[in-house]
Amino acid sequence: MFLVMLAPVVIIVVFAIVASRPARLRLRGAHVLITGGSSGIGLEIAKECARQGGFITLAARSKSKLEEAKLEVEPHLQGGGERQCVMILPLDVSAPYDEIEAGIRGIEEKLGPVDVLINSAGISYAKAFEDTPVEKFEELMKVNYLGSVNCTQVVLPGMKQRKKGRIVFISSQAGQTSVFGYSAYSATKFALRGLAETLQMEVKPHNIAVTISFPPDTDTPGFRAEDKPEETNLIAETSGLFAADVVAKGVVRDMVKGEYMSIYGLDGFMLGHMTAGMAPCNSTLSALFQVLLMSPLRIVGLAYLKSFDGIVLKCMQKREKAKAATSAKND
Ligand SMILES: NC(=O)C1=CN([C@@H]2O[C@H](COP(=O)(O)OP(=O)(O)OC[C@H]3O[C@@H](n4cnc5c(N)ncnc54)[C@H](OP(=O)(O)O)[C@@H]3O)[C@@H](O)[C@H]2O)C=CC1
Ligand SMILES: CCCCCCCCCCCCCCCC(=O)[C@@H](N)CO
Repeated sequence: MFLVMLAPVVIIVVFAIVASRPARLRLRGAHVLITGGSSGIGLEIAKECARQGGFITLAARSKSKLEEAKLEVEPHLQGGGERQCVMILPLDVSAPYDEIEAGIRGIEEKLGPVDVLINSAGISYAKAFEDTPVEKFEELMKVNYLGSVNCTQVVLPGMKQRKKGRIVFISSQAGQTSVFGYSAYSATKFALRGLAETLQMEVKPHNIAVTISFPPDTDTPGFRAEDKPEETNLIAETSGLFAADVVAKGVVRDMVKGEYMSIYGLDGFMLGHMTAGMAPCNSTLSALFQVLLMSPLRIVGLAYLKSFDGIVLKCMQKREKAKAATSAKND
């Protein structure tokens, strides 16, 4: 009994020694490049970084959307030095590497080297596996995963040289647990997790931190345009719908601190701690929660899974009934 009570104390002491984070990053004067910066989470991240004194580059495909976004971000600039401004970079993150490199180098010539890269450009697709065209698997991987790889390849060597930087990947709760409809999408978000885990270990001695963000459903133009199966909606509703600025503020807060995992809300907290696996942990408190809560949270998780199976079954029965009714009407 005594040992059980002592365990948390030992854990805190050990992790207070082991948990290591780089020094906080000062956003004032830092060049922040945000892919997917013209909409949703990326756009809100841009505003938050502008408020904290960063120089902003918004990258996305549509130039007109970028120009509108620039006007939205500009009022948030703090006037941190006369150079603080918002630049736009029309760029498809799924283009050949040379194009991406040329685009980013061009913007670095104007605003200086990229200190913070936020990989937020992403597309979603939700349909049952057999209703997902094979091309979708490739398209999503190219944009969500390889797009992040490519942009990171361009800026990382410079960050290493300067011994300063942050790389952020916007994954998803669908990158922690996959649910009905997300066969193509989830794989890209899990892939980001594999990439982030490797990268953080490689760059840590260079005073660079990697942050991976796991947002739940977030109210953005992209989210509103999604056409999802009923199952996907009902299951994802479990962890609620978050406002984009709330998620964005969380991302920026964790990135500045050099926190590896960025999570939001109670379900985000539970999911993050339960699925930590061998992910790094650089906060003493999170380490303590993981050690103490992982197995009780597994029980909660199993109960959720049971209810998700119930949702899938109900939706299937409902669909079959509707089908039977229409064919009876046609007969
Ligand atoms: N909203 C949500 O519920 C959640 C979203 N996420 C993730 O967060 C990220 C942002 O999502 P959200 O804010 O909803 O996105 P939106 O759909 O609102 O915006 C997507 C942004 O990415 C850009 N983009 C899309 N494709 C490319 C491309 N090939 N190259 C460059 N830019 C591109 C878009 O501009 P343009 O089209 O002009 O290129 C736009 O700026 C995504 O990675 C998404 O998967 C994660 C969890 C939940
Ligand atoms: C103890 C454990 C508790 C777990 C409860 C969690 C329930 C999981 C729900 C999965 C949600 C998937 C959201 C995807 C959002 C997204 O990426 C799309 N909107 C893309 O646009």
